[in-house]
Amino acid sequence: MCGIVGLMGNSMVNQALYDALTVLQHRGQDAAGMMTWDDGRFFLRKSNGLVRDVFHTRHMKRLQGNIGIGHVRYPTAGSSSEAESQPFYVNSPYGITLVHNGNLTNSDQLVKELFNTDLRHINTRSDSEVLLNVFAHELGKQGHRLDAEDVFDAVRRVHRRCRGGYAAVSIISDLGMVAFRDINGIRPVVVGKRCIEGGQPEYMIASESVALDVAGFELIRDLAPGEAVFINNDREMFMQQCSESARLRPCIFEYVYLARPDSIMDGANVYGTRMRMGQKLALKVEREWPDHDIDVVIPIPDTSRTAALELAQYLGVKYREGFVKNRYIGRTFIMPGQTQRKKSVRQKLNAMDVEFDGKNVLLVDDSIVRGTTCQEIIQMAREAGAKKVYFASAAPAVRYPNVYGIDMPVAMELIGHDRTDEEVCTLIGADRLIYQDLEDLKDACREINPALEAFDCSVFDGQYVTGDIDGDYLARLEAARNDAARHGGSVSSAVVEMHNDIEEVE
Ligand SMILES: O=P(O)(O)OC[C@H]1O[C@H](OP(=O)(O)OP(=O)(O)O)[C@H](O)[C@@H]1O
Ligand SMILES: NC(=O)CC[C@H](N)C(=O)O
Ligand SMILES: [Mg+2]
Repeated sequence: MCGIVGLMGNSMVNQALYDALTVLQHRGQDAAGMMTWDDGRFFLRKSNGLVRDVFHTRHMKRLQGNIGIGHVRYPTAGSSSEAESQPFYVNSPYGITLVHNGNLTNSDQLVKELFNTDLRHINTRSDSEVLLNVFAHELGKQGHRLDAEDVFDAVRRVHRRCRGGYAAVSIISDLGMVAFRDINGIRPVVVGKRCIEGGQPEYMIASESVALDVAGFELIRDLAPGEAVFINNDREMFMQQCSESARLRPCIFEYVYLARPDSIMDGANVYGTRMRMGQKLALKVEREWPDHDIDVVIPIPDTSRTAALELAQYLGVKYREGFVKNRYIGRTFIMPGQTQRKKSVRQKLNAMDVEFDGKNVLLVDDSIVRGTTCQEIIQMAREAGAKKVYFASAAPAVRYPNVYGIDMPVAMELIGHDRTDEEVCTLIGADRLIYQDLEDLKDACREINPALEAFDCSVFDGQYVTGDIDGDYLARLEAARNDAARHGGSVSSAVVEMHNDIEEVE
């Protein structure tokens, strides 16, 4: 779940892209990058780190042009190396740059095809470089003087070749900007427009609508699954469905945790869906535990707050912010490596004894994935004097790996995998554990937008909507991406800057 953005403006886009990336920072904390296009040339800056650390004034000054794309990365393929941060670039045909959110599930096969048949070379282990090369190759088949139809034809063939989850934005040199979304619409992408008097319309494409909000763009709509949008350099916009097999199966975990609450995703405001999750969880507590003895409901900041507040209100129990969050620590779950994740829970959250001492507390989180957070938090609640510590999760038990762009590739690292709820409860040290039911989670989203008929719920039910995931695939993924395999090797620091010979500014 990286964050992607593309902007076609009337003036320099570097600052607006920077602002959009900071708003999308919650989708990726490992690396950030930006590529702009001006007068026949691309300008690139990408590196590991948060947006504020990657772009300094000297980089911003070099990122010239009225067209650009940006990325915040949370790696789900390859390594965390700077060389695999995005945007990626290929020089043929025309010069194309691309940012990608998601994960291809047939990347290995495509690498072989690209080399043996398309005569293209992939130099990293990033699936995003693969996606760019497939797109470039298909675009190259269209010949000279491309128009919107040619771009859509190329995207049509990308959909035929690529499997998995992908939302991508790309600039084609001298032609314009294109964005496309996988045929299940697993990963999100929205299109927005801004009209300034006397100027051409400006367009922004982004993972989440909050990025449009901060820049004053009006949401046009989400791209439909399989659909592509193309905006030429005269700022004419074209949209076309590029697949006959498209159907909407968005990742339900976006609503649970990944997205910001103030985003509207596939027609459902995320905040509303999280409120509904809290309501439904309250009904489950009442149903299964009518004589509960909960004194106070306490959220685990940040993401669970919305659901926890509603749950408390529906139960008629006090809601108290018993944990204070250190605002300078990022999201724990998307940090690479279990040691770092574990350490940060204590650095990030501190319990206030007054809310725990002598009380039966119900701690609420949006989800339990590896169990890192809840194990620490329950212990902290006890240390703060809680009598009983109950735990509720606004999502069902996460039992299966994700293969579409969330970094949970290894079943054994998931605390809910192959364990009953009682076993998880004992392992995390809670006095009682309540998980949301999957149907209730789906309903929580559908009540906000009834058009959301089906979802990718693979982490909860093990059903992979692309239909190409089997035991062998998961075993290979596990071997390549388990914590030990990923953090054993050294991360090379490569030179990734593009040669931009304009005046260097200090
Ligand atoms: O069971 P785990 O493996 O610990 O994962 C689940 C936890 O991770 C996330 O929090 P995170 O700190 O990433 O972000 P937040 O501040 O948005 O809640 C999520 O909200 C849960 O609290
Ligand atoms: N989280 C994502 O969307 C990751 C995109 C891509 N698979 C990468 O690893 O860079
Ligand atoms: Mg959390």
